[in-house]
Order: sequence, then structure tokens, then C-alpha cells
Amino acid sequence: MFLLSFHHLDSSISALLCAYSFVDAALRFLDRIAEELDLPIKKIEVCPGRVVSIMTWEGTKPSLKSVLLNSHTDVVPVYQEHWKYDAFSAFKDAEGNIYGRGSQDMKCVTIQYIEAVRRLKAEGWKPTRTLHLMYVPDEEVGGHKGMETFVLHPEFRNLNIGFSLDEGLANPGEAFTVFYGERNPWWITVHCPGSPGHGSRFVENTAAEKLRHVINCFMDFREKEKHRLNTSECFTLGDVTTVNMTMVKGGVAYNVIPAEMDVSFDLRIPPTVNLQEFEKQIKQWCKEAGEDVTYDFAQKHMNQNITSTEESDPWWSAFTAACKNMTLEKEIFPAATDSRFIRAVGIPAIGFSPMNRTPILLHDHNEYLNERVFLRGISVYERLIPALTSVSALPGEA
Ligand SMILES: CSCC[C@H](NC(C)=O)C(=O)O
Ligand SMILES: [Zn+2]
Ligand SMILES: [Zn+2]
Repeated sequence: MFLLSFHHLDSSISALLCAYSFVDAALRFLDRIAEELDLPIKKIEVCPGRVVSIMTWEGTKPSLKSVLLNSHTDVVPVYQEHWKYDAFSAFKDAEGNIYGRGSQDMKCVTIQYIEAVRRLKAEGWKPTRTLHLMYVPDEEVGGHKGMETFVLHPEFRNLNIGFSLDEGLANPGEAFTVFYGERNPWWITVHCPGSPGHGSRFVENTAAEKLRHVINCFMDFREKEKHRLNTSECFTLGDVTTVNMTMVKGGVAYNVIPAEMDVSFDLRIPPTVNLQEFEKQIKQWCKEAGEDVTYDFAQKHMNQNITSTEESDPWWSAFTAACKNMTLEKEIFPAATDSRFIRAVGIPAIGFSPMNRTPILLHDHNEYLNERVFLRGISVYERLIPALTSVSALPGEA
């Protein structure tokens, strides 16, 4: 047991050290790119050890609101034994598929932004609105010490951002998916206290009976939502609420009825749902479950702002004009990205990773992106950057 936990600790420490050296390497890489592109780079330590880097290409009209191209530098871990190739080697196979953790999420997009800027600079083109390329450190663990904190920082306000692009998801078909909003993540733990006693008896008011009621309520609701998704032609995952029971805790011995049992759920709630009403429902389920059943949140995002995709919206219209030779499918992002924090402070944000004909492999084993799709994506940004930075002055802008 000791050896097992020691080994666990040891591997956590190496993973941490490894993560830190990756972070340092990423920051050094960005310094080199800024030098190559001849762009100033600013680094802000938003929280201890969490640095946000920003490269800025100043526009010819710098008083206008700027355009943000955001990416996160972190990645999720890998199970190397399940990968065909070294997950950090960017191995390219005979079909041109480039394998690597982050190849879809979202190093591809980061490099596409950079290469598009490099090409536009080489052509002598100059932006009208200022363009910022931002690199945040902790999207994969919730963005709390990165974007969530940074959007409230005076340095963020000074960027004067009018519109933002961030990651989206691959699309296995011909179309490209564009995300104009996100579901709200709620991570909830329900605590069920109960009377303890001997495991041989019919004890009243047990934690397990309450736990069962709570689990049934959440899981019945899950079934209903799954049914709604499966029976509606026009719904995607982002349009319904998902419920997943992700942790259960409680008990000390086979023959001791426990004094408390806890259950945790990962809920993702579409922006159309009334969150106050939804919480009332949860409260009701807990009340029905029995005496003293309580809950708390580890994550409770409440902002439901979505980005306009009206034809009359100047940013959306610039975006679609730049993608006019592509089929776009508008969706609500099923999980959570840093765009939720940008939308929460009132800035329109679109989630977009130009990857069609590509299976969704983010966070999966053998994540890859084909080189042709990757290269085409650079051209997409070569059109998007001029289109977005040329949006004419909006009402209220200098
Ligand atoms: C809720 S904070 C964690 C963020 C993570 N984002 C992605 C894209 O996987 C998620 O949705 O679980
Ligand atoms: Zn990502
Ligand atoms: Zn991710």
C-alpha cells in the first residue's frame, strides 16, 4: 500500500515537473515567435505561476476596438500505452495525419493564427483594428487562474477587445462547426446524512435510502434529456442538459451502516434553461430524498450570454463573409472553454477550429489532425484576420 501511494505521489510529482517544463518551453517558444513576427509580447502573471502572454499587432486605427485570437497553451495528460506513436513527437504517418496531444486541442489553431499573421506580414498587409494573439495557461483545468481572473484585470480592459475567436471542435463531415455559446457547467455534490447502525438490521432513515432517491431523480432526468436529444432532428448535444454521475463516496465497513454518503454529478446546462428554476428542481429532489440532504457546488457557471449570429451583426457578417466558400454549422459548445469568461464580460466570442473531415479526438488517445486540413486552416485565418480587423467603426467607437 505504501509503495503504491509512494509510486502515485512520485509519478504526480514528475507529471507536475514535466508540466512546468512544458509551460516554460511554451513561453520560450512564444518569445521566439514574437521575435520572428516582429511583434511586441507582454507577459502578465495573473496568478502565481500562471502567465498570460499577449502578442500585439497594432492597427492603423488603434482607438477602435481590437480583435482577439485566443489559445490555451496547456494540454490534457495522455495514456501513452494506448497511443500508436509518442504522444509528444508530432509523428506524421503516410496519409499525412499528424499525431500528438494538442494536435486538435488546440495547438493547431495557435499555429494557424501565427502562420496566417506571418503570411499577411510578408505580403505587406496591415490591420486597421489592432489584433491581439493571447496565450492562456490553464483552460484544461477550468481557466480559473487564467482567463477567468484575467478578464477582470485592468490589463485585459486595456486591450479594448471588441470580438474574440477561440477554440471549437472538429467536424467529421464537410461542414465546419462554429460555436456561438456554451452550456453552463455545474459540478454538484449532494450530501446524504443518515442514521448509522449494525449492517444486519432494518435501520430507518439511512444515508443510502436518501442517496438512492437523489440518484434516481438525477438519472431519470438524464434519461428524459437523452430521449429529447435522440428524438429531435434539429438538436445537438449543446441543446439539451447532460447529467453524469461521476463520483460516489461513503461507507467504512461492510457491516456498518454509514452516517453519510455523497454523490457528485457533472451537469451541462444549455443557455436556454432558466438556471434559477433548475436549481429549485434540484433543491426539491434533495428535500424529497429525506432529512438534512444538502448540496454544494464545485463549479457553478451562471452567465448565459451568447454571441449574435444575426446577419446584421457586423462581426458575424465579417466572419461569414470570410468563410463564404465553407459550410458553417452553428452550435452551442457542449463542454466549457475560456470563451465563456469572455462572453460573461460582454464581449462577443466565437469558438472555431477550422477542422472538417476530421473525427473529434480532443482528449482522446491518438489525437491527430491531417496536414492538408491543418494547412487549409491557415488560409482560413488569412481571410478571417483581414475581415475581422476591417470591420468599420461601430456606433460609439472613436
Ligand atoms: C468546466 S471547467 C473544465 C473545462 C473542460 N473543457 C473542455 C473543452 O474539455 C470541460 O468542459 O470539462
Ligand atoms: Zn482546448
Ligand atoms: Zn481540451
